[in-house]
Amino acid sequence: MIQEKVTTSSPVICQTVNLTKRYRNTMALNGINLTVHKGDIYGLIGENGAGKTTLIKLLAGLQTPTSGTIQVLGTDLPKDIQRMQKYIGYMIEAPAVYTDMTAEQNLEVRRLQKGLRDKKCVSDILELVHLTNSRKKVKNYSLGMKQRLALALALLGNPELLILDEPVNGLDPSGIIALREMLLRMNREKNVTIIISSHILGELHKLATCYGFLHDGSLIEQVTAEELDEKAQDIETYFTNMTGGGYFG
Ligand SMILES: Nc1ncnc2c1ncn2[C@@H]1O[C@H](COP(=O)(O)OP(=O)(O)OP(=O)(O)O)[C@@H](O)[C@H]1O
Repeated sequence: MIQEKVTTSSPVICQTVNLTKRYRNTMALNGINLTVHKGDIYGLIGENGAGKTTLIKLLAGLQTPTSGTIQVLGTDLPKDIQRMQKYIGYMIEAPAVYTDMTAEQNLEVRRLQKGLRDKKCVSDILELVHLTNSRKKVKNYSLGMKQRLALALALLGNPELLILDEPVNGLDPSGIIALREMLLRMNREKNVTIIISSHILGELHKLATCYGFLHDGSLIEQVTAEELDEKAQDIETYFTNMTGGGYFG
């Protein structure tokens, strides 16, 4: 199928060429040509098993492709991931945290691991995710608080690229709104580029500046939010039509 080009004038921050990932007998990703520009909020959409998590893990340098190339911030992944780690923040599945510690203590451990000198970055991030006054240990956190801590860990060190796999999973409506506002603020105030996967298309629609539609391991279309608005009244109908009902059918 034809992949439509997303056209913006910002520099390319993330690009894959013919990216393929096979797990034994499963072709999880097949020839992905993805382009993300600086400042984009790139919504990755796909049905269960479409390949979103696999793609996101590859973009975060956590897996090795079967074939094809990945360039993030001008370097090759996963080869240069050590050097790039401080520029990429990710939240994929449940992060490793010390449940007997507070959020602040967990962030302090991560700050030291990342070699970040400025101690104040911990309090700044806690403020950003509204966990400043929590003396609770993480094991006593609500799901929403755990999600905010996971996001705080991903944001530590002000990454240029933030990669989030289904971050609204399990959040209640107010948690979803808080997360959305936080991501928009990061994007607008710090020009952080965000790649975000979600099943909740209506939610993605409130955030994304462009979309990649994954279906059966292929990126079937990339489109800007404006282009999508011109083409369809709503993203759910558009995606459902494009995949022959594959998403909701
Ligand atoms: N470690 C693995 N070993 C074998 N197969 C895998 C592995 N991880 C993923 N797969 C398979 O690769 C395909 C893509 O999976 P992936 O988790 O990337 O999809 P997804 O779009 O994130 O799905 P979901 O929305 O359900 O999380 C699926 O067929 C899945 O079963």
